[in-house]
Amino acid sequence: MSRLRLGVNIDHVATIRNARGGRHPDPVRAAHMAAAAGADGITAHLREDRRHISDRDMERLANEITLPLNFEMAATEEMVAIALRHRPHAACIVPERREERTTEGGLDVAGQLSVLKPLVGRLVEAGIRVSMFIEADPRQLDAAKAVGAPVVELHTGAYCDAEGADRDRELTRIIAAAAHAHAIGLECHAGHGLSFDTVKPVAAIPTIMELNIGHFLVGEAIFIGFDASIRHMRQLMDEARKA
Ligand SMILES: CC(=O)[C@@H](O)[C@H](O)COP(=O)(O)O
Ligand SMILES: NCC(=O)COP(=O)(O)O
Repeated sequence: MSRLRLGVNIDHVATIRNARGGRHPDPVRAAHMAAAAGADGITAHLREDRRHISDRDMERLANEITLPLNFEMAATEEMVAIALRHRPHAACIVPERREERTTEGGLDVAGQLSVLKPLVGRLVEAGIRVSMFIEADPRQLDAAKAVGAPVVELHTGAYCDAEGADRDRELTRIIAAAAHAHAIGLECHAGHGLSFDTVKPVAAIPTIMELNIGHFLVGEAIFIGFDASIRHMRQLMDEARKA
């Protein structure tokens, strides 16, 4: 089975920094530490409201890190211009609402094909690997294919937030969606809310190629350190893949 990549999202290192408006902790330093701990990529979400990652953070990440950079962005002209300026390895198109505490759901690609198709085309033409951050829904998968995105990232928040039979139901949806993505020629990733307790069933899905994980890793770093947090997540992912 292919190696499952770990993208470490460093948004919430910036959240802690922004709490005092200073320069510590530095998200770019965290990215370098993640690389040393075995991360396969760095993910950062430049939100419209800049609540965590700043424009300067994104510029430094694009220029200073050696790992592939996955730039999470809303489908806006502002973010397309920034992506085209920095030319990250990848861009993940995510929904944004100012009043949301976190990314609450997947992007409604099916409902905005005519807007997203040219936007995706511009990023793909610039050599950026575009993914669509969507719910585990075949309709959204087909729409991602229709707009020309080669990759989808399945939102795992509902799975992580659920318990018991509800969590099992959400996992079944993710498994089916990952199979459908593969069947229609999309590379499948997953992320949002994943933790030590929830990662293994998702990591065990053979057609998922990459997990993007951040909030839990940064939070757990308070207790065991960032390096140990990432290495343990990597170990759990590898165990799941070998099972
Ligand atoms: C798109 C996604 O799931 C993550 O990047 C998430 O957006 C983390 O950032 P927030 O906690 O600001 O939503
Ligand atoms: N796209 C998901 C991501 O980058 C990390 O989400 P989270 O682990 O911070 O919830």
